[in-house]
Amino acid sequence: MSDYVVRVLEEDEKHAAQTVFRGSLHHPPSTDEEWEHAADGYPARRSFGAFRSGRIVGSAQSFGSAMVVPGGKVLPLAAVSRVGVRADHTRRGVLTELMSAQLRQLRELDEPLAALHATESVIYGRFGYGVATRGRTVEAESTRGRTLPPMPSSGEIRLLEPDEMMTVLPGLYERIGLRRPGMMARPESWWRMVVQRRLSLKEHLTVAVHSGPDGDDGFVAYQTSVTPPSEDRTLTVQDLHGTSLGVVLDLWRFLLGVDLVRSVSAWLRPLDEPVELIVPNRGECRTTALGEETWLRLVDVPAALAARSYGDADPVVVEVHDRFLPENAGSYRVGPEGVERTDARADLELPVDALAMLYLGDVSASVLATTGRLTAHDPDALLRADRLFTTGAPPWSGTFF
Ligand SMILES: CC(=O)SCCNC(=O)CCNC(=O)[C@H](O)C(C)(C)COP(=O)(O)OP(=O)(O)OC[C@H]1O[C@@H](n2cnc3c(N)ncnc32)[C@H](O)[C@@H]1OP(=O)(O)O
Repeated sequence: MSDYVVRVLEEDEKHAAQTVFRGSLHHPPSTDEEWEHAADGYPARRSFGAFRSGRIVGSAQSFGSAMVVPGGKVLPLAAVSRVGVRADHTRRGVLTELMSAQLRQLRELDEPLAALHATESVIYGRFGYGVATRGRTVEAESTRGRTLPPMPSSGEIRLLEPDEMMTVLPGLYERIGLRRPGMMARPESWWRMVVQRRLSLKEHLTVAVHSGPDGDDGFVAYQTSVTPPSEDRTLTVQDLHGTSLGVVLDLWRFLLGVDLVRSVSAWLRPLDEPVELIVPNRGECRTTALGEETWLRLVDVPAALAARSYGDADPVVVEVHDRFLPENAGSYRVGPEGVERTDARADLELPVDALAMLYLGDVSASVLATTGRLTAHDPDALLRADRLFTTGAPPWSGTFF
C-alpha cells in the first residue's frame, strides 16, 4: 500500500474518479450529459481518491444528509457511495486506506452516522458497517377489472407532467417527513442525480401523486417494460412514499389497476407493508426477495447511542469494540434515562458493526447473541436489552443513492 497516496480530490479530478468507480462496476464512463447531473452530487471535499504514480485508481465519496433514529431525532448522516478500486489494484489495501481516511473525515465533520448500499455483503463489515434496514421485493398480479377487498380510500390520484416532477417531488418528500427510523433526507442534488437525470435522458418515468384532505400526501414514481417475446407489461416501482399506510396502499391499488400491466414489482419495500391484504387472493402477491437495504456505521458511538430513545427496562452496560475508530471503544450504560460512559463491568459485548444492526431496531440483542455476534455475560441483561432497543416497526430507508 505504500505506493499509493490517498487524499481528498480536487474538483477537476472528480470525473476521473467517477470513471474508476463506474469501471469497477463494469459500466462505461458517464457521458457528458450524465456527468452534468451527477457532478455536484458528491462534493470534492468529501471525495477521496487513491493515486498510484499520479493516476487515480480508487475512490470513496459521500454527501451530507440526515437520518431519523428511534424516538424521532434526526442526526447528520454521511451517505457513502462511489466506492471502487480499479481491477488491477484490488486486494492491496486500497479500500482499507480509503475507508480509514473517510471515517476520520466524518469524525471531523461531526457526522455521527454513515450509511451505504453495498454491492456485496462481504465488503463493509470489517469497516464497522452492519445491515440496519432490510426490504423485500414484492410482485403482485394486476387487479384490473376485478373486485378488490373493501378498504377505506383516503384521497385522489393525479399524474404529474414531466416538467412538474422536479418542482413537486422534493417538497412533497419533505412534507411526508422521515416517518420511520432509517429514513433519510434527500438534498436537492439527490433529486437532480435521480429524477432530473432520468428526465434529461428522456427515460420514460411516470409519477402519480396522492392528495388527501390536507393536500398532496404521497407519490409513486414508476416505469413499465416488456420482456420479449412476451407481450406482458411489468410496472416497476422506483420510489413510493406516503404520509400514512393508508396513502401508500391507495397508491398500490392505483398501480395494480393500471391498464395493459400484468404485474407490479417493487424492490426494497418495508417488511411490514401489507400488499397481500389488498389483492383479491393473497397468493397473487409474492415476496420474491428479501434483502439488505442500509449498511449503517455508527461513526460517533456515544452521540448515536445518546440520540435514540429506549424502551422501558433497567439499564444495561454494553461494551463496544471498534478497530477503525478506537475512540468509540469502551463501555456504555444504556437506559431510558440516557446513555453514559462507564467503567462498570459489561453485561453485553459486541463489535460496532453488530451495534449498527441493533441500533435502528432491525434485530434484537437476543438474536445477535444466538447468532454469535454479541456476547452476553448476563442472560438477564440480554432480555433487558431486547426491551430497551426494540422499536414498533421494522426500520426502513426507501432512498437509494
Ligand atoms: C457503497 C458503494 O459504492 S458499493 C460499491 C463497491 N464497489 C464494488 O463492488 C466495485 C468492485 N469492487 C471493487 O472495486 C473492490 O474490490 C472493493 C472496493 C470492493 C475492495 O477494494 P480493495 O482495495 O480490493 O479492498 P482491500 O484490499 O482494502 O480489502 C480489504 C479486505 O476486504 C477483502 N475484500 C474486499 N473486497 C472484497 C470482495 N469484493 N470480496 C471478498 N473480499 C473482499 C479483502 O480480501 C481484504 O481482506 P483482508 O483484510 O482479510 O486481507
